[in-house]
Amino acid sequence: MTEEVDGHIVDRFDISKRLGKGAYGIVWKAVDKRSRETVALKKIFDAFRNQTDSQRTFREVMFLLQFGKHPNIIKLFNIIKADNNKDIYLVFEYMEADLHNVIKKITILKDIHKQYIMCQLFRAIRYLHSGNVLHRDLKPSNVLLDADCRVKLADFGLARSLSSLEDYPEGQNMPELTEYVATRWYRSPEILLAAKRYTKGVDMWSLGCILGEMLLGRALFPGTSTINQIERIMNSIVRPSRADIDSIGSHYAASVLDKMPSRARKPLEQLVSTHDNNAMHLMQNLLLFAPTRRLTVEECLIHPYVIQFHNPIDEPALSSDVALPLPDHIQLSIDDYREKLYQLIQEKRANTRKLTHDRITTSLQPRASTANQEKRGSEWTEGRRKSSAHDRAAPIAQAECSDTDYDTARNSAQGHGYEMNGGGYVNMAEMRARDRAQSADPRRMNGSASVTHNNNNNIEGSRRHKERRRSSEKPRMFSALRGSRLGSSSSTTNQRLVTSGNVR
Ligand SMILES: Nc1ncnc2c1ncn2[C@@H]1O[C@H](COP(=O)(O)OP(=O)(O)OP(=O)(O)O)[C@@H](O)[C@H]1O
Repeated sequence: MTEEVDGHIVDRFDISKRLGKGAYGIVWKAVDKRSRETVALKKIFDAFRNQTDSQRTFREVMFLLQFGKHPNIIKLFNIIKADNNKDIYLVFEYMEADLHNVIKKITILKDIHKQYIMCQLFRAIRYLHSGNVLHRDLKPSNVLLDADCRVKLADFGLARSLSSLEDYPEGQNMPELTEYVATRWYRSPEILLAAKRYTKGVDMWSLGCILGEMLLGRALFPGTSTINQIERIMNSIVRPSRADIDSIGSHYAASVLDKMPSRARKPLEQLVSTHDNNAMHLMQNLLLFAPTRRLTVEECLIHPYVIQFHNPIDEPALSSDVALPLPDHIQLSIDDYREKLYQLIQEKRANTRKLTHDRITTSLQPRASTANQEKRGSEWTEGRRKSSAHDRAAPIAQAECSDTDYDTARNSAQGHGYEMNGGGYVNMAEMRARDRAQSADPRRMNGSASVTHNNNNNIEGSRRHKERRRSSEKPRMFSALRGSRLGSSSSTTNQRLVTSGNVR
Protein backbone atom coordinates (compact mmCIF):
# COMPACT_ATOMS: atom_id res chain seq x y z
CA MET A 1 0.00 0.00 0.00
CA THR A 2 1.70 3.15 -1.14
CA GLU A 3 1.80 6.03 1.26
CA GLU A 4 2.54 8.47 -1.51
CA VAL A 5 0.08 11.27 -1.95
CA ASP A 6 -0.73 12.72 -5.37
CA GLY A 7 0.59 16.17 -6.25
CA HIS A 8 -2.85 17.74 -6.60
CA ILE A 9 -3.70 16.52 -3.09
CA VAL A 10 -0.51 17.98 -1.62
CA ASP A 11 -1.35 21.24 -3.37
CA ARG A 12 -4.69 21.29 -1.64
CA PHE A 13 -3.93 19.89 1.81
CA ASP A 14 -1.19 20.21 4.40
CA ILE A 15 -0.77 16.63 5.51
CA SER A 16 0.47 16.35 9.04
CA LYS A 17 0.41 12.79 10.33
CA ARG A 18 -0.92 9.34 9.67
CA LEU A 19 -3.96 8.60 11.77
CA GLY A 20 -4.64 5.05 10.84
CA LYS A 21 -4.30 2.28 8.36
CA GLY A 22 -6.92 -0.28 7.58
CA ALA A 23 -7.15 -3.06 5.07
CA TYR A 24 -8.35 -0.67 2.40
CA GLY A 25 -6.78 2.62 3.07
CA ILE A 26 -4.49 4.98 4.86
CA VAL A 27 -5.90 7.91 6.78
CA TRP A 28 -4.01 11.13 7.44
CA LYS A 29 -4.74 14.22 9.43
CA ALA A 30 -4.67 17.17 7.05
CA VAL A 31 -5.55 20.82 6.82
CA ASP A 32 -7.43 22.13 3.82
CA LYS A 33 -5.24 24.98 2.64
CA ARG A 34 -8.18 26.99 1.38
CA SER A 35 -10.62 26.69 4.28
CA ARG A 36 -8.02 26.01 7.03
CA GLU A 37 -10.26 23.20 8.17
CA THR A 38 -8.72 20.14 9.78
CA VAL A 39 -9.91 17.01 8.00
CA ALA A 40 -9.17 13.30 7.82
CA LEU A 41 -7.94 12.33 4.38
CA LYS A 42 -8.38 8.69 3.44
CA LYS A 43 -6.65 7.22 0.44
CA ILE A 44 -8.38 4.05 -0.66
CA PHE A 45 -5.61 2.15 -2.32
CA ASP A 46 -6.49 0.35 -5.52
CA ALA A 47 -10.14 1.14 -4.96
CA PHE A 48 -11.10 -0.44 -8.27
CA ARG A 49 -8.78 -3.46 -8.15
CA ASN A 50 -11.58 -5.91 -8.94
CA GLN A 51 -15.37 -5.92 -9.02
CA THR A 52 -15.73 -6.68 -5.33
CA ASP A 53 -13.40 -3.87 -4.27
CA SER A 54 -15.06 -1.48 -6.71
CA GLN A 55 -18.47 -2.39 -5.33
CA ARG A 56 -17.17 -1.91 -1.79
CA THR A 57 -15.80 1.56 -2.62
CA PHE A 58 -19.04 2.50 -4.32
CA ARG A 59 -21.17 1.27 -1.40
CA GLU A 60 -19.01 3.01 1.15
CA VAL A 61 -19.36 6.37 -0.58
CA MET A 62 -23.09 5.99 -1.23
CA PHE A 63 -23.93 4.95 2.32
CA LEU A 64 -21.75 7.67 3.80
CA LEU A 65 -23.57 10.26 1.72
CA GLN A 66 -26.89 8.80 2.74
CA PHE A 67 -26.27 8.59 6.48
CA GLY A 68 -23.79 11.41 7.10
CA LYS A 69 -26.53 13.74 8.30
CA HIS A 70 -26.86 11.81 11.52
CA PRO A 71 -24.84 13.39 14.34
CA ASN A 72 -23.26 10.06 15.25
CA ILE A 73 -22.19 9.10 11.75
CA ILE A 74 -18.99 10.43 10.18
CA LYS A 75 -19.44 13.08 7.50
CA LEU A 76 -17.89 12.65 4.10
CA PHE A 77 -16.96 16.10 2.82
CA ASN A 78 -15.48 15.30 -0.53
CA ILE A 79 -14.29 12.63 -2.96
CA ILE A 80 -11.21 13.31 -5.05
CA LYS A 81 -9.80 11.32 -7.95
CA ALA A 82 -6.25 10.05 -7.92
CA ASP A 83 -4.03 10.64 -10.94
CA ASN A 84 -3.61 6.93 -11.57
CA ASN A 85 -7.38 6.29 -11.80
CA LYS A 86 -6.85 3.41 -9.38
CA ASP A 87 -6.84 5.04 -5.95
CA ILE A 88 -9.38 7.47 -4.61
CA TYR A 89 -9.30 10.04 -1.83
CA LEU A 90 -12.13 10.60 0.64
CA VAL A 91 -12.15 13.74 2.78
CA PHE A 92 -13.87 13.30 6.14
CA GLU A 93 -14.58 15.39 9.16
CA TYR A 94 -11.70 14.91 11.57
CA MET A 95 -12.04 13.06 14.85
CA GLU A 96 -9.45 12.94 17.57
CA ALA A 97 -9.38 9.29 18.52
CA ASP A 98 -10.83 5.90 17.83
CA LEU A 99 -12.28 3.67 20.52
CA HIS A 100 -9.70 0.96 20.01
CA ASN A 101 -6.94 3.32 21.04
CA VAL A 102 -8.95 4.81 23.86
CA ILE A 103 -9.65 1.35 25.30
CA LYS A 104 -5.94 0.53 25.14
CA LYS A 105 -5.29 3.39 27.58
CA ILE A 106 -7.27 1.60 30.23
CA THR A 107 -7.64 4.46 32.67
CA ILE A 108 -9.43 6.78 30.30
CA LEU A 109 -12.94 5.45 30.19
CA LYS A 110 -15.07 5.95 33.27
CA ASP A 111 -18.46 4.29 33.59
CA ILE A 112 -20.26 7.38 32.41
CA HIS A 113 -18.16 7.53 29.23
CA LYS A 114 -18.89 3.89 28.44
CA GLN A 115 -22.59 4.48 28.92
CA TYR A 116 -22.55 7.56 26.74
CA ILE A 117 -20.56 5.84 24.01
CA MET A 118 -23.00 2.90 23.96
CA CYS A 119 -25.95 5.27 23.88
CA GLN A 120 -24.56 7.12 20.86
CA LEU A 121 -23.75 3.87 19.10
CA PHE A 122 -27.34 2.77 19.63
CA ARG A 123 -28.53 6.05 18.13
CA ALA A 124 -26.38 5.58 15.04
CA ILE A 125 -27.44 1.97 14.62
CA ARG A 126 -31.08 2.81 15.15
CA TYR A 127 -30.80 5.22 12.24
CA LEU A 128 -29.19 2.62 10.01
CA HIS A 129 -31.50 -0.19 11.02
CA SER A 130 -34.57 1.98 10.54
CA GLY A 131 -33.46 2.34 6.91
CA ASN A 132 -33.04 -1.42 6.78
CA VAL A 133 -29.30 -1.13 6.47
CA LEU A 134 -26.74 -3.18 8.38
CA HIS A 135 -23.28 -1.84 9.15
CA ARG A 136 -21.76 -5.33 9.41
CA ASP A 137 -18.32 -4.17 10.55
CA LEU A 138 -18.86 -2.67 13.98
CA LYS A 139 -15.65 -2.72 16.00
CA PRO A 140 -13.83 -0.25 18.24
CA SER A 141 -11.50 1.05 15.50
CA ASN A 142 -14.56 2.08 13.48
CA VAL A 143 -15.93 4.10 16.41
CA LEU A 144 -14.41 7.56 16.29
CA LEU A 145 -14.41 9.90 19.28
CA ASP A 146 -13.68 13.49 20.12
CA ALA A 147 -12.61 15.02 23.39
CA ASP A 148 -16.22 15.62 24.36
CA CYS A 149 -16.85 11.90 24.10
CA ARG A 150 -18.93 12.40 20.97
CA VAL A 151 -19.13 9.29 18.84
CA LYS A 152 -19.09 9.08 15.06
CA LEU A 153 -19.44 5.73 13.39
CA ALA A 154 -17.11 5.18 10.43
CA ASP A 155 -16.25 2.66 7.72
CA PHE A 156 -19.33 1.75 5.72
CA GLY A 157 -17.44 -0.47 3.30
CA LEU A 158 -19.35 -3.59 4.36
CA ALA A 159 -22.74 -1.97 4.92
CA ARG A 160 -25.63 -3.73 3.20
CA SER A 161 -29.19 -2.81 2.50
CA LEU A 162 -31.89 -5.33 3.31
CA SER A 163 -34.54 -3.38 1.52
CA SER A 164 -34.66 -5.50 -1.60
CA LEU A 165 -36.71 -7.94 0.43
CA GLU A 166 -40.03 -6.43 1.27
CA ASP A 167 -41.87 -7.12 4.47
CA TYR A 168 -39.48 -9.73 5.62
CA PRO A 169 -40.05 -11.17 9.04
CA GLU A 170 -36.90 -10.88 11.14
CA GLY A 171 -34.64 -13.84 10.51
CA GLN A 172 -36.41 -15.13 7.44
CA ASN A 173 -36.15 -14.48 3.77
CA MET A 174 -32.83 -12.80 4.18
CA PRO A 175 -30.29 -12.38 1.47
CA GLU A 176 -27.63 -15.00 1.17
CA LEU A 177 -24.55 -14.46 3.26
CA THR A 178 -21.96 -13.99 0.57
CA GLU A 179 -18.42 -12.76 0.97
CA TYR A 180 -19.07 -11.75 4.53
CA VAL A 181 -15.70 -10.77 5.80
CA ALA A 182 -16.11 -8.59 8.89
CA THR A 183 -13.45 -8.65 11.57
CA ARG A 184 -13.49 -12.03 13.28
CA TRP A 185 -13.54 -10.92 16.92
CA TYR A 186 -16.83 -9.11 16.42
CA ARG A 187 -18.51 -11.69 14.21
CA SER A 188 -21.69 -13.24 15.47
CA PRO A 189 -22.13 -17.02 15.88
CA GLU A 190 -24.45 -17.26 12.88
CA ILE A 191 -21.79 -15.70 10.65
CA LEU A 192 -19.04 -17.89 12.06
CA LEU A 193 -21.25 -20.93 11.53
CA ALA A 194 -22.00 -19.87 7.97
CA ALA A 195 -25.71 -19.37 8.36
CA LYS A 196 -27.43 -18.73 5.06
CA ARG A 197 -29.38 -15.73 6.27
CA TYR A 198 -28.53 -12.83 8.47
CA THR A 199 -30.43 -10.18 10.38
CA LYS A 200 -29.88 -6.90 12.19
CA GLY A 201 -28.76 -9.18 15.01
CA VAL A 202 -25.26 -9.27 13.49
CA ASP A 203 -24.78 -5.62 14.43
CA MET A 204 -26.33 -6.15 17.87
CA TRP A 205 -23.81 -8.92 18.53
CA SER A 206 -20.90 -6.66 17.59
CA LEU A 207 -22.27 -3.96 19.89
CA GLY A 208 -22.25 -6.51 22.71
CA CYS A 209 -18.58 -7.26 21.92
CA ILE A 210 -17.76 -3.54 21.95
CA LEU A 211 -19.44 -3.09 25.33
CA GLY A 212 -17.58 -6.15 26.65
CA GLU A 213 -14.30 -4.73 25.38
CA MET A 214 -14.89 -1.41 27.13
CA LEU A 215 -15.71 -3.21 30.37
CA LEU A 216 -12.80 -5.64 30.15
CA GLY A 217 -10.18 -3.29 28.71
CA ARG A 218 -9.33 -5.74 25.93
CA ALA A 219 -11.13 -7.76 23.29
CA LEU A 220 -13.76 -10.05 24.73
CA PHE A 221 -13.38 -12.91 22.25
CA PRO A 222 -9.98 -12.57 20.54
CA GLY A 223 -10.27 -15.74 18.48
CA THR A 224 -7.25 -16.91 16.54
CA SER A 225 -9.26 -18.81 13.94
CA THR A 226 -12.90 -19.27 13.10
CA ILE A 227 -13.14 -22.41 15.18
CA ASN A 228 -11.26 -20.85 18.10
CA GLN A 229 -13.62 -17.88 17.86
CA ILE A 230 -16.65 -20.17 18.13
CA GLU A 231 -15.07 -22.01 21.06
CA ARG A 232 -14.39 -18.83 22.99
CA ILE A 233 -17.93 -17.62 22.43
CA MET A 234 -19.58 -20.91 23.36
CA ASN A 235 -17.51 -21.13 26.54
CA SER A 236 -18.90 -17.85 27.78
CA ILE A 237 -22.38 -17.15 26.52
CA VAL A 238 -25.61 -18.65 27.82
CA ARG A 239 -25.89 -22.19 26.39
CA PRO A 240 -28.24 -22.14 23.40
CA SER A 241 -31.08 -24.63 23.16
CA ARG A 242 -31.32 -26.97 20.18
CA ALA A 243 -34.10 -24.76 18.85
CA ASP A 244 -31.78 -21.74 19.11
CA ILE A 245 -29.10 -23.57 17.16
CA ASP A 246 -31.55 -24.68 14.50
CA SER A 247 -32.99 -21.18 14.26
CA ILE A 248 -29.91 -19.73 12.57
CA GLY A 249 -30.38 -21.94 9.52
CA SER A 250 -26.86 -23.26 9.28
CA HIS A 251 -26.38 -26.73 7.84
CA TYR A 252 -23.50 -27.64 10.04
CA ALA A 253 -23.98 -25.53 13.18
CA ALA A 254 -25.30 -28.46 15.21
CA SER A 255 -22.52 -30.83 14.21
CA VAL A 256 -19.77 -28.23 14.74
CA LEU A 257 -21.11 -27.40 18.18
CA ASP A 258 -21.56 -31.06 19.12
CA LYS A 259 -17.97 -31.84 18.18
CA MET A 260 -16.57 -28.94 20.10
CA PRO A 261 -14.23 -30.13 22.87
CA SER A 262 -15.76 -29.43 26.24
CA ARG A 263 -13.61 -26.91 28.08
CA ALA A 264 -14.15 -25.35 31.46
CA ARG A 265 -16.80 -22.70 31.01
CA LYS A 266 -16.02 -19.10 31.77
CA PRO A 267 -19.36 -17.33 31.75
CA LEU A 268 -19.51 -13.69 30.81
CA GLU A 269 -19.93 -12.63 34.43
CA GLN A 270 -16.57 -14.27 35.22
CA LEU A 271 -14.84 -13.14 32.05
CA VAL A 272 -15.86 -9.54 32.64
CA SER A 273 -16.00 -8.66 36.28
CA THR A 274 -18.00 -5.52 36.65
CA HIS A 275 -19.86 -4.03 39.57
CA ASP A 276 -22.39 -2.65 37.12
CA ASN A 277 -25.35 -5.04 36.88
CA ASN A 278 -26.93 -3.01 34.12
CA ALA A 279 -23.82 -3.26 31.97
CA MET A 280 -23.69 -7.02 32.52
CA HIS A 281 -27.37 -7.44 31.75
CA LEU A 282 -27.09 -5.43 28.54
CA MET A 283 -24.02 -7.34 27.40
CA GLN A 284 -25.56 -10.73 28.18
CA ASN A 285 -28.69 -9.85 26.24
CA LEU A 286 -26.74 -8.69 23.23
CA LEU A 287 -24.48 -11.72 23.28
CA LEU A 288 -27.16 -14.34 22.90
CA PHE A 289 -26.68 -17.16 20.43
CA ALA A 290 -30.01 -16.82 18.64
CA PRO A 291 -30.17 -13.52 16.74
CA THR A 292 -33.90 -13.17 17.34
CA ARG A 293 -33.36 -13.33 21.10
CA ARG A 294 -30.84 -10.49 21.13
CA LEU A 295 -32.04 -7.06 22.14
CA THR A 296 -33.07 -4.85 19.25
CA VAL A 297 -31.58 -1.40 19.05
CA GLU A 298 -34.90 0.14 20.12
CA GLU A 299 -34.82 -1.97 23.26
CA CYS A 300 -31.21 -1.00 23.89
CA LEU A 301 -32.01 2.70 23.75
CA ILE A 302 -34.23 2.32 26.80
CA HIS A 303 -32.09 -0.16 28.66
CA PRO A 304 -31.25 0.92 32.24
CA TYR A 305 -27.55 1.11 31.31
CA VAL A 306 -28.14 4.07 28.99
CA ILE A 307 -31.55 5.27 30.11
CA GLN A 308 -30.16 8.42 31.64
CA PHE A 309 -29.24 9.64 28.13
CA HIS A 310 -32.44 8.49 26.53
CA ASN A 311 -34.33 11.19 24.72
CA PRO A 312 -36.49 10.31 21.71
CA ILE A 313 -35.50 13.56 20.02
CA ASP A 314 -31.95 12.30 19.76
CA GLU A 315 -32.94 8.95 18.36
CA PRO A 316 -34.11 9.73 14.86
CA ALA A 317 -35.25 7.00 12.53
CA LEU A 318 -35.74 6.95 8.79
CA SER A 319 -39.25 6.63 7.49
CA SER A 320 -38.28 4.55 4.49
CA ASP A 321 -35.73 1.99 3.46
CA VAL A 322 -32.40 3.09 2.15
CA ALA A 323 -31.42 1.31 -0.99
CA LEU A 324 -28.49 2.03 -3.22
CA PRO A 325 -29.15 2.88 -6.86
CA LEU A 326 -27.64 -0.49 -7.75
CA PRO A 327 -29.06 -3.60 -6.10
CA ASP A 328 -26.56 -5.82 -4.30
CA HIS A 329 -26.91 -8.74 -6.63
CA ILE A 330 -26.02 -6.69 -9.68
CA GLN A 331 -22.29 -6.27 -10.01
CA LEU A 332 -21.18 -3.69 -12.54
CA SER A 333 -17.89 -3.80 -14.32
CA ILE A 334 -14.94 -2.10 -12.66
CA ASP A 335 -15.09 0.70 -15.22
CA ASP A 336 -18.78 1.27 -14.58
CA TYR A 337 -18.25 1.62 -10.83
CA ARG A 338 -15.40 4.01 -11.43
CA GLU A 339 -17.46 6.01 -13.87
CA LYS A 340 -20.40 6.20 -11.46
CA LEU A 341 -18.15 7.54 -8.73
CA TYR A 342 -16.50 10.04 -11.03
CA GLN A 343 -19.95 11.16 -12.12
CA LEU A 344 -20.78 11.73 -8.48
CA ILE A 345 -17.64 13.82 -8.05
CA GLN A 346 -18.68 15.93 -11.03
CA GLU A 347 -22.16 16.40 -9.64
CA LYS A 348 -20.78 17.46 -6.29
CA ARG A 349 -18.46 19.91 -7.99
CA ALA A 350 -21.30 21.32 -10.02
CA ASN A 351 -23.42 21.70 -6.90
CA THR A 352 -20.63 23.43 -5.03
CA ARG A 353 -20.02 25.79 -7.93
CA LYS A 354 -23.71 26.51 -8.18
CA LEU A 355 -23.93 27.19 -4.50
CA THR A 356 -20.94 29.52 -4.59
CA HIS A 357 -22.48 31.31 -7.55
CA ASP A 358 -25.81 31.53 -5.75
CA ARG A 359 -24.11 32.87 -2.64
CA ILE A 360 -22.44 35.63 -4.60
CA THR A 361 -25.66 36.45 -6.40
CA THR A 362 -27.72 36.43 -3.25
CA SER A 363 -25.27 38.59 -1.39
CA LEU A 364 -25.97 41.24 -4.04
CA GLN A 365 -29.73 40.77 -3.74
CA PRO A 366 -32.27 41.57 -1.08
CA ARG A 367 -32.23 39.16 1.88
CA ALA A 368 -35.52 37.51 0.91
CA SER A 369 -33.79 35.28 -1.63
CA THR A 370 -31.65 33.56 0.99
CA ALA A 371 -34.34 31.04 1.71
CA ASN A 372 -34.40 29.96 -1.90
CA GLN A 373 -30.67 29.66 -1.95
CA GLU A 374 -30.80 27.44 1.10
CA LYS A 375 -33.38 25.29 -0.59
CA ARG A 376 -31.28 24.91 -3.71
CA GLY A 377 -28.16 23.86 -1.84
CA SER A 378 -27.58 20.15 -2.18
CA GLU A 379 -27.50 17.88 0.85
CA TRP A 380 -23.84 17.50 0.19
CA THR A 381 -22.94 21.15 0.42
CA GLU A 382 -25.41 21.71 3.22
CA GLY A 383 -23.75 18.98 5.27
CA ARG A 384 -20.39 20.47 4.59
CA ARG A 385 -21.33 23.98 5.55
CA LYS A 386 -22.95 22.91 8.77
CA SER A 387 -20.13 20.75 9.80
CA SER A 388 -17.58 23.39 8.95
CA ALA A 389 -19.20 25.59 11.52
CA HIS A 390 -18.99 22.77 14.00
CA ASP A 391 -15.36 22.14 13.19
CA ARG A 392 -14.42 25.69 13.72
CA ALA A 393 -15.88 25.50 17.17
CA ALA A 394 -14.31 22.14 17.93
CA PRO A 395 -10.94 21.99 19.64
CA ILE A 396 -8.03 20.75 17.61
CA ALA A 397 -5.94 18.23 19.48
CA GLN A 398 -3.22 15.82 18.56
CA ALA A 399 -4.77 12.71 17.08
CA GLU A 400 -4.61 9.53 19.04
CA CYS A 401 -5.73 7.31 16.22
CA SER A 402 -3.23 4.80 15.02
CA ASP A 403 -3.05 1.70 12.93
CA THR A 404 -5.63 -0.94 13.55
CA ASP A 405 -4.12 -4.25 14.48
CA TYR A 406 -7.08 -6.49 14.02
CA ASP A 407 -7.16 -9.03 11.31
CA THR A 408 -9.27 -7.50 8.65
CA ALA A 409 -11.32 -8.29 5.69
CA ARG A 410 -9.40 -8.03 2.51
CA ASN A 411 -7.49 -11.27 2.55
CA SER A 412 -10.16 -13.55 3.88
CA ALA A 413 -12.64 -13.75 1.56
CA GLN A 414 -38.08 -9.65 18.71
CA GLY A 415 -40.17 -9.73 20.93
CA HIS A 416 -38.08 -10.03 24.07
CA GLY A 417 -38.94 -9.42 27.64
CA TYR A 418 -36.05 -8.97 29.96
CA GLU A 419 -35.22 -12.04 31.94
CA MET A 420 -35.73 -11.55 35.58
CA ASN A 421 -32.77 -13.73 36.70
CA GLY A 422 -33.26 -12.45 40.20
CA GLY A 423 -31.35 -9.39 39.14
CA GLY A 424 -34.27 -7.08 39.71
CA TYR A 425 -34.59 -5.87 36.12
CA VAL A 426 -37.76 -4.38 34.87
CA ASN A 427 -39.34 -6.12 31.92
CA MET A 428 -39.80 -4.46 28.57
CA ALA A 429 -43.38 -3.44 29.23
CA GLU A 430 -42.32 -1.68 32.41
CA MET A 431 -39.42 -0.08 30.67
CA ARG A 432 -41.63 1.22 27.92
CA ALA A 433 -44.05 2.59 30.47
CA ARG A 434 -41.16 4.33 32.17
CA ASP A 435 -39.99 5.58 28.82
CA ARG A 436 -43.40 7.05 28.11
CA ALA A 437 -43.46 8.66 31.53
CA GLN A 438 -40.03 10.14 31.01
CA SER A 439 -40.92 11.35 27.56
CA ALA A 440 -43.81 13.16 29.09
CA ASP A 441 -41.60 14.65 31.77
CA PRO A 442 -41.39 18.35 30.96
CA ARG A 443 -37.79 18.54 32.20
CA ARG A 444 -36.75 16.03 29.58
CA MET A 445 -39.00 16.91 26.73
CA ASN A 446 -39.72 20.55 27.30
CA GLY A 447 -43.22 20.18 26.03
CA SER A 448 -42.55 18.19 22.86
CA ALA A 449 -44.79 15.37 23.94
CA SER A 450 -45.83 14.68 20.37
CA VAL A 451 -42.49 13.01 19.63
CA THR A 452 -42.52 9.50 20.95
CA HIS A 453 -39.99 6.73 20.99
CA ASN A 454 -41.67 4.91 18.15
CA ASN A 455 -42.10 7.88 15.92
CA ASN A 456 -40.06 8.18 12.81
CA ASN A 457 -38.43 11.36 13.95
CA ASN A 458 -36.32 13.00 11.35
CA ILE A 459 -33.03 14.77 11.56
CA GLU A 460 -34.62 18.14 11.00
CA GLY A 461 -36.76 17.52 14.04
CA SER A 462 -33.66 16.63 15.92
CA ARG A 463 -31.95 19.85 14.92
CA ARG A 464 -34.91 21.95 15.87
CA HIS A 465 -34.87 20.46 19.33
CA LYS A 466 -31.13 20.61 19.83
CA GLU A 467 -31.33 23.17 22.56
CA ARG A 468 -33.74 21.03 24.52
CA ARG A 469 -31.52 18.02 24.18
CA ARG A 470 -28.52 19.89 25.38
CA SER A 471 -30.34 20.92 28.47
CA SER A 472 -30.76 17.28 29.39
CA GLU A 473 -27.24 16.11 28.57
CA LYS A 474 -24.85 18.92 29.24
CA PRO A 475 -24.87 18.85 32.99
CA ARG A 476 -24.21 15.13 33.00
CA MET A 477 -21.35 14.88 30.60
CA PHE A 478 -20.06 17.73 28.58
CA SER A 479 -19.51 20.31 31.24
CA ALA A 480 -17.21 18.04 33.20
CA LEU A 481 -15.22 17.05 30.14
CA ARG A 482 -14.94 20.61 28.98
CA GLY A 483 -13.85 21.64 32.43
CA SER A 484 -11.16 19.00 32.43
CA ARG A 485 -9.90 20.14 29.06
CA LEU A 486 -9.58 23.66 30.27
CA GLY A 487 -7.83 22.47 33.36
CA SER A 488 -5.36 20.27 31.54
CA SER A 489 -2.16 21.62 30.11
CA SER A 490 -1.94 18.69 27.73
CA SER A 491 -3.49 18.89 24.32
CA THR A 492 -4.07 15.20 23.75
CA THR A 493 -7.49 13.70 23.77
CA ASN A 494 -6.50 10.86 25.98
CA GLN A 495 -4.96 13.00 28.63
CA ARG A 496 -7.98 15.24 28.63
CA LEU A 497 -10.25 12.28 29.09
CA VAL A 498 -8.00 10.82 31.78
CA THR A 499 -8.25 13.95 33.82
CA SER A 500 -11.98 14.12 33.43
CA GLY A 501 -12.48 11.94 36.46
CA ASN A 502 -15.90 11.03 37.66
CA VAL A 503 -18.26 13.30 35.91
CA ARG A 504 -21.37 12.28 37.68
N1 LIG B 1 -12.48 10.81 10.23
C1 LIG B 1 -11.44 10.30 10.90
N2 LIG B 1 -10.83 11.02 11.85
C2 LIG B 1 -9.77 10.49 12.52
N3 LIG B 1 -9.29 9.26 12.32
C3 LIG B 1 -9.86 8.48 11.40
C4 LIG B 1 -10.98 8.95 10.63
N4 LIG B 1 -11.36 7.96 9.80
C5 LIG B 1 -10.53 6.93 10.03
N5 LIG B 1 -9.63 7.23 10.99
C6 LIG B 1 -8.58 6.33 11.52
O1 LIG B 1 -8.13 5.48 10.48
C7 LIG B 1 -8.40 4.10 10.81
C8 LIG B 1 -8.76 3.32 9.55
O2 LIG B 1 -9.87 3.92 8.92
P1 LIG B 1 -10.98 3.08 8.15
O3 LIG B 1 -11.62 2.13 9.11
O4 LIG B 1 -11.89 4.02 7.44
O5 LIG B 1 -10.08 2.30 7.11
P2 LIG B 1 -10.34 0.89 6.44
O6 LIG B 1 -9.19 0.61 5.53
O7 LIG B 1 -11.71 0.88 5.84
O8 LIG B 1 -10.28 -0.05 7.72
P3 LIG B 1 -10.73 -1.55 7.92
O9 LIG B 1 -9.48 -2.35 7.78
O10 LIG B 1 -11.24 -1.55 9.32
O11 LIG B 1 -11.76 -1.87 6.93
C9 LIG B 1 -9.52 4.17 11.85
O12 LIG B 1 -9.50 3.06 12.70
C10 LIG B 1 -9.15 5.44 12.61
O13 LIG B 1 -8.12 5.18 13.55
